Amino acid sequence: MPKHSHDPDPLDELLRPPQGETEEDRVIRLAQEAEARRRSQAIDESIKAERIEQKKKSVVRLLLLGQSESGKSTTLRHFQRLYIPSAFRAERILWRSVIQLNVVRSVRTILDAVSTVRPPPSPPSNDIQSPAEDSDDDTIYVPHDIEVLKMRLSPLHHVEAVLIAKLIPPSQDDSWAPMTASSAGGTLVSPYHYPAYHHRPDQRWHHSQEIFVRPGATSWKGVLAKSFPCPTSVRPNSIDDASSTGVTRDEAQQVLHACCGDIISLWNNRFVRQLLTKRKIRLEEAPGFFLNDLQRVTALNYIPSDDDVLRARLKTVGVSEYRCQMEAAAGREQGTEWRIVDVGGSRSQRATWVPFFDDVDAIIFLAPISAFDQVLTEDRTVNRLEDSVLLWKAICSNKLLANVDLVLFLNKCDILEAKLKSGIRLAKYVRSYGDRGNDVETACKYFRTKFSAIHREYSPLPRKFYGFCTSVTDTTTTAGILASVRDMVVRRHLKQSRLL
Ligand SMILES: Nc1nc2c(ncn2[C@@H]2O[C@H](COP(=O)(O)OP(=O)(O)OP(=O)(O)O)[C@@H](O)[C@H]2O)c(=O)[nH]1
Ligand SMILES: [Mg+2]
Repeated sequence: MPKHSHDPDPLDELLRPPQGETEEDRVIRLAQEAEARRRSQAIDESIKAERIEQKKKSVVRLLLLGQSESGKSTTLRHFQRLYIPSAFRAERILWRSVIQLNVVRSVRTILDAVSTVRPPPSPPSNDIQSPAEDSDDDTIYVPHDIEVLKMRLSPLHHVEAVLIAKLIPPSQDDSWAPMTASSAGGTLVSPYHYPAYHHRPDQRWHHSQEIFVRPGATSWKGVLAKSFPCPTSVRPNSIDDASSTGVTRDEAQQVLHACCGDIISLWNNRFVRQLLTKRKIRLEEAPGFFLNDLQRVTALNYIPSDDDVLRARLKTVGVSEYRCQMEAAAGREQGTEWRIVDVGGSRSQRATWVPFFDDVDAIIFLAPISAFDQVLTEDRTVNRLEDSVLLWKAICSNKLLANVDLVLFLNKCDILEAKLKSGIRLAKYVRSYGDRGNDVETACKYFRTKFSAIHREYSPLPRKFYGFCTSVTDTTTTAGILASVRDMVVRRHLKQSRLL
């Protein structure tokens, strides 16, 4: 509706002195207005001072993006390991419960595969034990010794329940839920309530469920820290550690310790290995794989090493900002505050990223190039590499990020190398790869060129391409890469601050 000139201005009306104001009231009103002005100025000045202070303190904002399981949280842990080492070290013990859960889940994956094979006929027979590549499942039976191991490992059901109860703050038990592989778009289904688990009639383990943590007021670390007296400096795997630091021997660790021999027997069993190969389950390459380190990680005095913390798997849901005040060990950047934002990478989570695009200095985008032969858990019709490429295009072309430096980590090169060496042909999945060599160097070079071309083509404004081939679980190589990224980001940040 058009505004008429005789319409009263609502502001004028508000500011006009009240009708019939006495001289005394006027003096009081003017004094109150002066006081309000003074307060408003003081607030403005304090905001200005805070901004100057922030600039002096040098706050660097870094956003970690990429699909689920691309290595975002691992990169964050790497930053913490390098630049706030004492805090990282003090928290290592808290990761023990996550690693215990990872072990239990690996066992469950094996037993789930076994449960798809017919139980042994009675009387038990060990005759047919080889689920060879071309054999029909109807003609094979689970060997009796595996059935025995399955029974002996049943206490792990309880361990899993104990661990979930331990990791979920009592007030947030609905913040942990299973994700079904079939739920396209990553919809959460039937929240996983620990008490109900105990009374489930079938007591079966559901292989598609992945435990995740949603950042909140009461983090899983906070809850766990209450159960562990957290030492500030501990040496991993030392016999004295547990006794000298007062680390408690928890129930889950005791059960895992007792089951260690049986888990090793299960993992080393020929029938199991052949079954896993037949089902194309490559456990060694799956996240949170510790079955080759069982003696060590199930020891009663086990304290996770730096490598273990980097290899542990705990899915992220939601967005969380981690503040890292560089410690002395970080060298000349000491005092710089890094705000690193870690996000959940599954498809349903991606809408939550956008509010964090504002005011960011750099983005590390992780594309796990080893996933060329895998599909998304949340949508099994989508190839994981294809999803990474689409996501990279979307990030490169985003106008809000036009002035932000994008750093690309072509990640999980170690797994890529193992896959190619095992004979899996990249060209079978990526047709444009053609007849190039099926080795990790050629493959990395190829992917680097492809991602760089997308960056060039889709960026709204020209910007430099920073691309690294990484295995972020490898402490040695990643330390160097993160140091270069840090220098580059800090340099850009300083340049931009001077321009402000
Ligand atoms: N072998 C190997 N494992 C890796 C590498 N990067 C990450 N991982 C492992 O992959 C798993 C998934 O990594 P995360 O960092 O949790 O993945 P994320 O991107 O945070 O995943 P969401 O939280 O689901 O979005 C973890 O168990 C890591 O230890 C790598 O370069 N090589
Ligand atoms: Mg994560």
